[in-house]
Amino acid sequence: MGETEKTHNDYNLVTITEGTTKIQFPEFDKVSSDAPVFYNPHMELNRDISILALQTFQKEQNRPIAICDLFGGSGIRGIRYKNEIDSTDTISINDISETANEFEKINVELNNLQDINIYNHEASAFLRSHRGEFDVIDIDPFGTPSPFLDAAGYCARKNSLLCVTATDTSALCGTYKEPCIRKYNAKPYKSEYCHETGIRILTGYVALTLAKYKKYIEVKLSHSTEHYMRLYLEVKKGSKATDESLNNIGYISHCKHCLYRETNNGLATSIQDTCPECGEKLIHAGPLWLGKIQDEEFIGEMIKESENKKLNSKKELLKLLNSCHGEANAPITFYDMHHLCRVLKISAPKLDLVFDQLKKEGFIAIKSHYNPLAIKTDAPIKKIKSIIISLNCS
Ligand SMILES: C[S@@+](CC[C@H](N)C(=O)[O-])C[C@H]1O[C@@H](n2cnc3c(N)ncnc32)[C@H](O)[C@@H]1O
Ligand SMILES: [Zn+2]
Repeated sequence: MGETEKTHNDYNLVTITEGTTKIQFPEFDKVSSDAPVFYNPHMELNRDISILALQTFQKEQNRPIAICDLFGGSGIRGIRYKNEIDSTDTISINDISETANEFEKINVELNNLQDINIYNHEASAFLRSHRGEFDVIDIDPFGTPSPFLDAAGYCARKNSLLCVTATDTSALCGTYKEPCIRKYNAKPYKSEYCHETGIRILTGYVALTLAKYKKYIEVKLSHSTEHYMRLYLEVKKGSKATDESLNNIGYISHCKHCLYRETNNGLATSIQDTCPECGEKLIHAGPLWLGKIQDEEFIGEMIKESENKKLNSKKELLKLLNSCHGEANAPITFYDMHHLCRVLKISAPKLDLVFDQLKKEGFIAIKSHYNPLAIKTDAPIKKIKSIIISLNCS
């Protein structure tokens, strides 16, 4: 005889509150995909940001939005979306696990909600059988979203919002090259700005996947936080506009010796292999997205929207959103102050002084959410180094 199926009565239950929503799930020792139902408290910030992004998108669309929470787990996303976002239509929560489905139903009842449907399907199969039904598709899987993006590309409606989480950051950041090539068909490299490269590889892969279906993306918000990356993309339609949008695909080239870097647009473009500054070999990452990865106006609206919501992570969330807002028009990649100083073999001057001097000399100088020591600037590497050296001597 096989094992007897467990029901919720067989577990010690834990109840938590995020936003204004209560969620119950079986107690677990550590956050893991082996838990009977997955709940990760470290993702609360991610979910809080999602509430603001979806509400902002709903207000832009000015109609009730139908939402698909494709990997429901405890149901926390879909249930929070129904409970905490104004003007939602039906919410569809899907999960391949029946135990997850059981808790999703319990949690819908716990919050006295209507108009939420629970489904038990493989994610891509579910999307394909509900093509064009959703205004928002939220992809929050274990690890890589890559296997589900083709179905999302096929099924996403015109002017819909596609939200994508990736937790396989070691692949996207280039710690391991082969998994990135396998999953994202792109070559990464490890550098001080590899989290930005990772976001751009993921975005580029989504753009190329959607292009098959004459769909293209506009990035509303992207961030790399702790162990994951998250994208909010508006999906648009049209073959000509898709062709034009693919001009945003290209490569970043980097010199490890002197920290020179450059970008080249185009899928099959010719790229120099030698650093024009020092003559060492350049390494290349891509294909990846060289277009905008933050939308100033959208993020500005999200920041305003935060005043209307009860969110536990508000302080941290506002710090992150304000930083992303500031990065909207920043140059691609950044310099890490300590890394620069290690290459120069000098001690680091005060970061603010470097920012002041760059601005005084007419260059852009912007901080970044990726790293507290980041400098996003259009100043050439020689100029940045000479500023640091002169500040170090003064
Ligand atoms: C990372 S968890 C989801 C977490 C949830 N969105 C949250 O915010 O707490 C991933 C979920 O996807 C489910 N899952 C895994 N593979 C799947 C597949 N191919 N199709 C549908 N669901 C799947 C798992 O059972 C698990 O509950
Ligand atoms: Zn060089």
